[in-house]
Amino acid sequence: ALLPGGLDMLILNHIGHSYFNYFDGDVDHIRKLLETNFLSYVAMTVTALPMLKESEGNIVVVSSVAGKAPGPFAAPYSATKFALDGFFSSLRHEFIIENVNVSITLCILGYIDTGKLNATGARGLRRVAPSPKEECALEIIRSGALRQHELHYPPGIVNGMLLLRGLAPGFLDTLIRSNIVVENVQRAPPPHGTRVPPAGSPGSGR
Ligand SMILES: NC(=O)C1=CN([C@@H]2O[C@H](COP(=O)(O)OP(=O)(O)OC[C@H]3O[C@@H](n4cnc5c(N)ncnc54)[C@H](OP(=O)(O)O)[C@@H]3O)[C@@H](O)[C@H]2O)C=CC1
Ligand SMILES: CC(C)CCC[C@@H](C)[C@H]1CC[C@H]2[C@@H]3C(=O)C=C4C[C@@H](O)CC[C@]4(C)[C@H]3CC[C@]12C
Repeated sequence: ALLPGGLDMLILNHIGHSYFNYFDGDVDHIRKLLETNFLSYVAMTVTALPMLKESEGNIVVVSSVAGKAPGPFAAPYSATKFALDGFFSSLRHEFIIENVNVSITLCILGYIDTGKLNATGARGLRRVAPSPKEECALEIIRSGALRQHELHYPPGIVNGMLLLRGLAPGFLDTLIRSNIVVENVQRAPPPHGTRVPPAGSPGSGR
């Protein structure tokens, strides 16, 4: 049944927790992350579509540069973000072919100042200035309302990366790796609930 007030915009933004480290071989983590980061987006789109057709509304999918040009230590996350591009960019074609007037906006975000990256243990990132979350949120809503196919935010860094990826992909990969301090990434993170060795102890990677 349709909601009485209707629905104008569906913003798909949530993500499950992942790690910033070498892929640890945990296939079940990938399966669960795909469920949270990808399949739930598809399910919510299917459920909301009748209402969005009614309002000629907008679908906004929040992704990352890791969903266009992956860096190391984010294999599970990157896989879920690439899946979003494949699915929603294909679906957009179908909407245009069938004259379904529901827009799809894929947001390619760089590093945003949410304080989450440190919490995830991404100490390996060299100082890349984070962009403000308030401006980011406004750009996400605006790009959806303007029915743009993609949002690149911050524009300078993201457009630069995507342009370089087209012209010289090998050079972009080198540039991405040079922005990561491999020494600060500890191999084999302990399982959940296990204590992390204190900073300064052998192998703690400081
Ligand atoms: N921060 C950044 O630098 C970047 C972020 N992005 C993208 O921006 C978006 C937002 O990221 P950010 O705010 O940093 O992420 P956070 O990890 O801070 O927030 C994720 C949110 O998703 C919610 N969530 C997790 N699991 C579920 C679930 N199963 N059902 C419903 N809600 C759930 C969490 O709720 P709760 O806390 O209650 O669990 C939390 O509010 C993501 O799509 C991310 O990929 C892209 C590039 C860079
Ligand atoms: C070269 C630089 C200019 C830009 C490189 C930036 C790269 C390395 C940045 C940009 C987006 C970042 C990822 C992100 O979006 C969110 C998460 C989710 C979290 O659960 C685990 C960490 C992870 C994967 C971040 C890892 C680092 C990423 C790939």
